Amino acid sequence: MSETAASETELSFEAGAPTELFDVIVIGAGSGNSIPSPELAGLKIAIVDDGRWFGGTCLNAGCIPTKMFIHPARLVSHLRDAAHLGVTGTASADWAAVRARVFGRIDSISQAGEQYRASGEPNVSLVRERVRFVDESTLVTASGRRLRGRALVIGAGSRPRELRVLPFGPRVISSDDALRLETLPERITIIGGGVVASEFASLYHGFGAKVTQLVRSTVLSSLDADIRATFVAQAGAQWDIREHHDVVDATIPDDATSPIRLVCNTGDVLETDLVLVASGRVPNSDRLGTEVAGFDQELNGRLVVDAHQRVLRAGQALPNVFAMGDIANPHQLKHVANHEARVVAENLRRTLVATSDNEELVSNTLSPVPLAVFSTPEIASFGATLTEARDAGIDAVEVRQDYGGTAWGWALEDQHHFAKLVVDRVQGQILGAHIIGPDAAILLQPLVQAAAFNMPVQGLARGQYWPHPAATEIIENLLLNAKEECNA
Ligand SMILES: Cc1cc2nc3c(=O)[nH]c(=O)nc-3n(C[C@H](O)[C@H](O)[C@H](O)COP(=O)(O)OP(=O)(O)OC[C@H]3O[C@@H](n4cnc5c(N)ncnc54)[C@H](O)[C@@H]3O)c2cc1C
Ligand SMILES: NC(=O)c1ccc[n+]([C@@H]2O[C@H](COP(=O)([O-])OP(=O)(O)OC[C@H]3O[C@@H](n4cnc5c(N)ncnc54)[C@H](O)[C@@H]3O)[C@@H](O)[C@H]2O)c1
Repeated sequence: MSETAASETELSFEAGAPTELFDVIVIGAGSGNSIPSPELAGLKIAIVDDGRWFGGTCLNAGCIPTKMFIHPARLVSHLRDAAHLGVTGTASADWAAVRARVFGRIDSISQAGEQYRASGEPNVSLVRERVRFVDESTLVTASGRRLRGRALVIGAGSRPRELRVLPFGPRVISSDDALRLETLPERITIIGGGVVASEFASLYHGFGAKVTQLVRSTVLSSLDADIRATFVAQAGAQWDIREHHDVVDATIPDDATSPIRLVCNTGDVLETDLVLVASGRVPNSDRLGTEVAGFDQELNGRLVVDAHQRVLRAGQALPNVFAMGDIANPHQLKHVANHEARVVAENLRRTLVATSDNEELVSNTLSPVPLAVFSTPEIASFGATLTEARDAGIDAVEVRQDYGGTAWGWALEDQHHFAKLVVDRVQGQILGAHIIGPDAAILLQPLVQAAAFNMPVQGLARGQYWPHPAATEIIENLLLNAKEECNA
């Protein structure tokens, strides 16, 4: 499968600007930044990124900094709510101090990463510009450079969706700016009921802001109904959640001392100091002009790829064009983007470096995809709900274990949180798992593992030790409950 490498000095002159040739052009330095690997060291690689920060969303405005803020926010919230444990006292989180600590760390990692990419490896060039497609293998940068790759990797991610009634500006922000605020306003209104909205509502509440969450439909609408109901009850006791509220009109004075006025479809009128719009993320295929290259895409702009992460055109996989991450996956999650980057890097090696023709491309076969919502309460989930499994014609059963029914739950004095498992009654296979409560993301992992390795529930609980009285006994009991149902 190996092809001839691009020469270091080769330039192909066409009408207009000379075309710079590369073996691989990677668009997007988020997950794309991990594509250059020792196995690809013989290839001439360009990494192209026009981002405000180097390193993509997760590092600079997503997964990592949000959790670095959520941890102190939770410490405060837990202490506020600890009277039932006999713990009283006050605590507060200092926004400016946390912000300085978080970005003192993040920004220096981002800057060091950029410097390394710009000058750290002889085979890698960094192009800090926006690019657009000219054809399936050629890109033009904002300043007019033409770049051609023998192979292309599209990892251009997604961006926050803007609402017509609430265009972004100094007082209507997206998650890109939500952690970089100089000071936290007294009142914040968050638009959306998804993961970003729910995590930021919890975060700002922990820091002491008065939060209102306006949700057009229902909060976390793709999740299990019991999980959602518990979340709304628990979160609603902390901040103001209004489901079925759509903003139909907004007055946003330039003067920050005058309140923003939001009018909802319900007739509710709200005054607030700042609005965070968290209404989903749009794949960046339009910024790249991928339609010029004729790539297949969904109506929402998501590129269509095959199991080897190759982009399709008219239903056929293009041999040397790969896509990964938010631009190509309905699961806009970093662990998914990271795995796809590993698949792409290996397939680039097999396509451009391997000397044997026997090396088939690797496929992306990982499942299920877990999701964790790091709000308070925390949620973690994968796979089908009971309704979805039964709708798919499976003889499915659901079991539940309350935190409060275990020794760890006694330590927490827990009365609200639980784990649910959806199982194929005949085979014992795990079809879905849904947890709400402290450390839900950690508790989910043994179930992800069992499902990923096709381990039936029979034997899982009693075939191993579970440290007593750790929170994992919630999962041990859940599996015992499932085994009972499967034996019935
Ligand atoms: C607030 C928030 C919290 C999140 N928390 C989590 C979490 O806890 N766990 C989790 O799994 N996921 C989380 N995510 C999702 C996760 O951040 C994304 O799934 C992941 O970062 C996507 O990676 P990517 O490589 O596809 O894109 P990105 O990291 O966004 O990288 C794409 C890059 O391409 C560049 N680019 C785009 N268009 C062009 C162009 N035309 N020319 C040049 N460059 C271009 C962009 O500037 C950007 O740097 C969160 C997201 C947000 C917004
Ligand atoms: N912990 C995590 O893993 C984590 C954290 C944050 C974000 N993410 C990822 O980032 C992605 C984006 O998150 P998100 O919360 O922005 O999107 P989302 O798709 O989860 O939620 C979007 C929300 O906006 C609402 N909405 C859509 N259009 C609207 C409109 N016109 N007016 C009002 N509301 C509208 C939807 O009803 C929904 O509640 C998610 O897919 C998620 O996977 C993951």
